[in-house]
Amino acid sequence: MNCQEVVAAELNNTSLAQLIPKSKILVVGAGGIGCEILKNLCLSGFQDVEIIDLDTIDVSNLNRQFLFRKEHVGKPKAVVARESVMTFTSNMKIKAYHDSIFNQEYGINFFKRFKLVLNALDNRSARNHVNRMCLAADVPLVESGTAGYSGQVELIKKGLTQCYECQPKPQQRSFPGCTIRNTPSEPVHCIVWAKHLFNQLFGEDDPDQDVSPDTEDPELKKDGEFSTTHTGDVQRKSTRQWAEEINYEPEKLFNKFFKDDINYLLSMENLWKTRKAPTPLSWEESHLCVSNISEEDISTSIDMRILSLQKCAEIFSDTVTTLKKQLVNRKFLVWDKDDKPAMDFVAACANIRAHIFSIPQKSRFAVKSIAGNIIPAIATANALIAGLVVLYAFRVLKNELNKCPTIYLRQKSVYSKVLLAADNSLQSPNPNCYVCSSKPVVDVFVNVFKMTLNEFENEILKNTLNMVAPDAILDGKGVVVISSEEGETQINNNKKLNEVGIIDGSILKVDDFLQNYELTVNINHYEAKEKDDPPFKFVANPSDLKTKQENGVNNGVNVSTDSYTTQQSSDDDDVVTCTTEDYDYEASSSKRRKMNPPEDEDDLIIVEDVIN
Ligand SMILES: Nc1ncnc2c1ncn2[C@@H]1O[C@H](COP(=O)(O)OP(=O)(O)OP(=O)(O)O)[C@@H](O)[C@H]1O
Ligand SMILES: [Zn+2]
Repeated sequence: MNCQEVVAAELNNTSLAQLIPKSKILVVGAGGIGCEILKNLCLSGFQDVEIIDLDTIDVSNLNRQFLFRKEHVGKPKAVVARESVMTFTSNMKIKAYHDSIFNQEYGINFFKRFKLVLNALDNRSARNHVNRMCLAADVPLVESGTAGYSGQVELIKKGLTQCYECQPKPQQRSFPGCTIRNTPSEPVHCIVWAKHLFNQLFGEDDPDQDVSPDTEDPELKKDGEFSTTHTGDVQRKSTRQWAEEINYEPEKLFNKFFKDDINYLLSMENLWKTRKAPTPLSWEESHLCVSNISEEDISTSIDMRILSLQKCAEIFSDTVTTLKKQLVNRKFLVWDKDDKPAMDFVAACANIRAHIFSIPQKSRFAVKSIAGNIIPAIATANALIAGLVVLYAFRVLKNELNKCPTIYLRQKSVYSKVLLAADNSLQSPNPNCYVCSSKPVVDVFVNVFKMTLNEFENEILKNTLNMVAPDAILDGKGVVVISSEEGETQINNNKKLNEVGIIDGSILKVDDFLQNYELTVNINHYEAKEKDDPPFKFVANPSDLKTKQENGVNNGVNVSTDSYTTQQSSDDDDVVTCTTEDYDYEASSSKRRKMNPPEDEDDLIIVEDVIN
């Protein structure tokens, strides 16, 4: 018997009840899923738990993050989550950290102290980082996420399963509040804002959907403090209350949202140092902007046209009047993309805002498809997923890792039921993964005459390849071109890559000490030709450089790589883009199983023996 088998036998002989109290668990994130996980751990007898979260409690968290109450708003999530759980247990030790998991204090030795790590995060970069830390420390990680009624739980264990970065992920589709309220840069940011505006004026009150300038934007911090000129949100009175007081007069509403609030944003000078400042638009000005673009092109249907600002302002005024009338005898309206005035209002507002921020405008048709895809958080989905996370924690403790294939929660579109399904087996690591393979390599395509070393470090190594504190050495020459030691290579910051010897064909050995991660970066000179070409590209798998037929990336993965690319725009980052339809296909092809309408009345359909 080898060492592993001895341990396995040992564990199998020990009952779960004995393992639970002595296993030290780390929970990363104390939001929707994190609160549920913490409660589940407590109720199943865990006694040694640490929880970390960087955030403080917001009013908008209260509807689903049940460990938090009104009086906790503004306090650290991790600390309050601990306090709340401690009120219903006496024999549990919980240590809370109000901090970011990226902090250098949480290095490999910190991670090694745990039997198991449970992720309950909401963004990809933190997930990538914890993934790398758990690989480096060789601690199993249960990764989870939800987006609306969809969700997913997966086990990540070095050498045994895929890591979080083994497969490419679609573009991230959730946006920080300050991007929506202060610094939109894409049409979708304006569309989200317009939907929030609809809800503020006509929908159910939701503090999460504030549309006024956000004075707590981290970018406004000077030396770690907010400047004293901006305190709290611009408007303490609710938007709804104010709109009612002015009897929804379109001109006044227009001037507030598109002129006064924008002027206020302009006063937050920090925001506009590195980006183009918005241009306020008054009601009168909007009427002077006669047809600028294709509105006159009557050969296209009105749905497909980009409307002039004047037309948008007209629609704004008409829809406000109609929607106001609909509010009579009703407490609030529910936004529906198929409701004409509601959709017209959102399309008009999104395009006016886009114009103000110099963002391309969109046709009503395009706005409708984007607006229809924005996903709210659902408390029951979080609860279900957190239950499965803790179930997987049990299996990991019992060393039944093979019983932890990835589980998917999906809403069945046709019957409106929720469906739980699992992969047939564990998915083995991608041998070409640029994170967990034994010799990770990426090909980076970049203009070596234009990109500076500073940009290379921030945009490629940190933002794209998710390193925290990289050091880079030019292979063959042994020259350190980027150092994580402050000041050591500062002199290179504004130099172009070619000026320090990084040219087409160069090889960089990049090392992140914190993540215990080494990566070989092959440099390829590339020049963006079209306006929309990305400034740089990277290919993680050298075989991707070959033709599609030659490409064998999938290596037995149930969710095909194609589904990652074809559904980019519709799914949230929190769940892998595998839809119920994908699963139907997978299930029916491998097991000849057909999804029939369920005969019982259960809302949850469990497809395979997911929880046995
Ligand atoms: N780097 C990080 N370190 C520690 N905690 C993090 C980090 N990044 C995100 N988190 C935490 O992960 C949690 C994720 O929870 P959740 O998805 O419910 O997000 P939320 O912001 O509370 O709610 P929502 O996004 O749904 O409005 C948040 O509390 C967030 O603060
Ligand atoms: Zn991997």
